[in-house]
Amino acid sequence: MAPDIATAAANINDAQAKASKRAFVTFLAGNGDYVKGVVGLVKGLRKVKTIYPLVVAVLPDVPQEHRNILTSQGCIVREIQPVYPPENQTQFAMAYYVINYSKLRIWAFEEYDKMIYLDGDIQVFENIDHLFDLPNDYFYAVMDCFCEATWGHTKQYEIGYCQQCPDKVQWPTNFGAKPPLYFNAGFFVYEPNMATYHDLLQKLKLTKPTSFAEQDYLNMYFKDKYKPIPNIYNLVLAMLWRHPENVELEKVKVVHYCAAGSKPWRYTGVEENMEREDIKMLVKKWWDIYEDESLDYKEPVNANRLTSALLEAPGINFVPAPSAA
Ligand SMILES: O=c1ccn([C@@H]2O[C@H](COP(=O)(O)OP(=O)(O)O[C@H]3O[C@H](CO)[C@H](O)[C@H](O)[C@H]3O)[C@@H](O)[C@H]2O)c(=O)[nH]1
Ligand SMILES: O[C@H]1[C@H](O)[C@@H](O)[C@H](O)[C@@H](O)[C@H]1O
Repeated sequence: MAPDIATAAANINDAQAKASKRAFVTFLAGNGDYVKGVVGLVKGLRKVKTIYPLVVAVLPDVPQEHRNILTSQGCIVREIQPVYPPENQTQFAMAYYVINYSKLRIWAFEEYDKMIYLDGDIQVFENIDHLFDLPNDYFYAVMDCFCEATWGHTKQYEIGYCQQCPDKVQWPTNFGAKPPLYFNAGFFVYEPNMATYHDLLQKLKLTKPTSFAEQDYLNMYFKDKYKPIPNIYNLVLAMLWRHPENVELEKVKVVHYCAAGSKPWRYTGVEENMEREDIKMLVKKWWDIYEDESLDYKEPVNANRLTSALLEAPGINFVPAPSAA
């Protein structure tokens, strides 16, 4: 039997209430050019017609001018305070990544039930709203690759072991237990929650910082909740030359420009692998979105404002509607 109008209206209200508690979220630090990445990202999300907003968690050092650019592009700007590992331990983490511990603040955005975090150097080429419907209580992310020189400090890199091809080089038994699955923290689906937030910050105080900063920490913290999702949701570019057999480029929905030299707004093509045709194509696709003015944010037309603008417009005479009585 067809639902009556009241049931249909209630369903719409439920769906709207649920949608209002979901959002994408990214992170922005400093006064450099990462703001371009975030502008590209919000335009990309608009192009794929997401129904969810993009929240930008900004550190205090993001200048007002950059915040204005983001607001004018339809982003919700939220200031967060930096998170540092304990002072005497900062030296152990890769200096460049230390600031990324601040990402932990996004667990405090509890006005949202569910969020998808994306780095500012990510682009979304197809709608991924369905990921918000994944079952709760897990941490969803894409498995990383250990083959680039940034992994040079690890045992994995030393012996050529990568979880993307675990049978190629076996994990030696004398190295102890095989490392658990490891995700790239540039993209993940999670549920903000104050209890988790406080626990994350509390345990961080007792945890020695490591090279990949919050990425290593989140991997440890969510070890038992982690569920890998296909790499079409976060294509780490090095996969193209390290594990081409695991990549179906035409199916990829989300690209992460994290390989050295691949950030589109800094791209020169001179670094290793950057001359590849697939890289050039993906960099161009990013620029096409960034430069597309039709994707700039347009304020939704407010019905009241529209009516008063029309009433005030010269030469328009409204005839009062006749009373029904
Ligand atoms: O000056 C900066 C540096 C970083 N960021 C933000 O922090 C994110 C992560 O930084 P990178 O893109 O430089 O990092 P990578 O992609 O190379 O690093 C990977 O490892 C990092 C370890 O800290 C993080 O986990 C990151 O999410 C993961 O993709 C950026 O996308 C951006 O959103 C800024 O806003 N300004
Ligand atoms: O998780 C890491 C990180 O994103 C690095 O920045 C990148 O260089 C590596 O390739 C990746 O494995």
